[in-house]
Amino acid sequence: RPDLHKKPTRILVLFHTTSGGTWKLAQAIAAGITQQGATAVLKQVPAIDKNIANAAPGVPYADVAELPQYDGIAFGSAVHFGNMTAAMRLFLDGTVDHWTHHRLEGVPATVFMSAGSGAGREAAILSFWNTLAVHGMVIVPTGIMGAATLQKNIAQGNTVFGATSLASMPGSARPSASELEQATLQGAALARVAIALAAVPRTVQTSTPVATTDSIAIRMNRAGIVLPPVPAPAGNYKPFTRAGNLVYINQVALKEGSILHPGIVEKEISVADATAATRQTMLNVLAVLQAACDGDLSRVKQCVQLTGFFNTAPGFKDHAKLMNAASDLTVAVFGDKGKHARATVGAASLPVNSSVEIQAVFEIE
Ligand SMILES: Cc1cc2nc3c(=O)[nH]c(=O)nc-3n(C[C@H](O)[C@H](O)[C@H](O)COP(=O)(O)O)c2cc1C
Repeated sequence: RPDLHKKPTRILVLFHTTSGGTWKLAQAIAAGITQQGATAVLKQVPAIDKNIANAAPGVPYADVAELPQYDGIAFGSAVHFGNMTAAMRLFLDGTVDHWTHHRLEGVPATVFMSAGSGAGREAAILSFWNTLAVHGMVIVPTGIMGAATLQKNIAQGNTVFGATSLASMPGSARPSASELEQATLQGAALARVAIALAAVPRTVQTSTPVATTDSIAIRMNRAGIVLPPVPAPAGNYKPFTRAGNLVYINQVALKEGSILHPGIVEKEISVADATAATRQTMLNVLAVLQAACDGDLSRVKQCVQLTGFFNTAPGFKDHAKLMNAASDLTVAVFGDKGKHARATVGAASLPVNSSVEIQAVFEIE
C-alpha cells in the first residue's frame, strides 16, 4: 500500500547540450526515473559561450546551491574532446563549498553523454566519474542494461558505464532506440538506488559542526545557502531598524562591492539574470536579519511581509515570478515561518541601477 505521507524521491537530471542530443537522452533518463515512482526535475547548466546557444529552450537553469536538495542526480553532457563540456566543468567547479561541507556525500549519481563518432566516450564518462568520486557520491553504472533488446545491425552508443549516443553515425536517427532504451533503464536504476537511500537519513558532516538543535543552520547547510557579509549603509541610515518585535530591512542586489546584473529587466538584462539578482538581494536581507538577531536566526518568529521593486520596462508582467526567487529562499530557510504577505511593483529606475530592491519586515523574539 503506498504511504501517502511519504515525500516523493526527487532526482535532478542536470545536463548540458549544444545541439540537443544530450537533452533527448535526458528525457529518456527522466522517463526511467518516473517509471519507478520518483520525481524527475530536468534542468540545464548555463552556456558559457554566448555564440553557442543551449539547445534545450525552456528548460530552467540549475543553480549550484540547489544540488544538495535532491535524492539523486543524473549528469548529462555532450562529449567534447573525450571529456564533459567546458560549461559543465565550470558548473561543477562551483561546487567546492558543497564538497568541503560533505553535502553531496552518499548521494546517488549517474552519467550519460551524447557523442559524435563516439571517440573517447567511455573515457569521458570515467573522467566525469572522478568529480563525483571526489564528492563521495554513490555512482550507478549501467552494466549490460538494454543488451537483451540491443539492435545489432547499427553501431550503438550503449556502454557499461552509462548511456551515450553516437550522434554522427549513419544508419538511424539519434539517439537510436537502443540508446534511448539504455538511458531509460539507467534512469530507473538510479531511481531505485535513490529511493532506497532516501529512506536512510543522510548525515551531513561539516567542517564546522552545527548544533543538532539548530534546524535553521542545518537546513541552510543542506540547501547550500551561504549568507554574504552585511552590506554597509551608503548614507545616513542603518542596515535595519527594530520597532518592538518588528525588524525593517531594505536591500538591493549588491554582491562583493558591486551590483549583480544591473539594468532594466528584459531590456538590458535577462529574466534569468534578474532572478539571480533577486536571490542575491534576499541573501543580503537575510544577512542583515541575522545581524539583527545577534547571529541567531532561530529567534525569527515569522516573515511578515516582502515587497519587491523591479526595474522594468512598461508592459512587463512577470514581477511575481521574479519575486518567487526571494520567497522560495525565505521559505527554504525558515520553513512555514518564512511564509509571508507579499507585494511586487515595477519601477522606472532603482538606486545604483540595481534591477531589484526588496523591503522586508520580520517579527523576531
Ligand atoms: C568541441 C567539440 C569536441 C567534440 N569532441 C568529441 C569527441 O571527443 N568525441 C566524440 O565522439 N564527439 C565529439 N564531439 C561531437 C559531440 O559530442 C556531438 O556533436 C554531440 O552529439 C553533441 O551533444 P549535444 O547534441 O547534446 O550538444 C565534439 C564536438 C565539439 C563541438
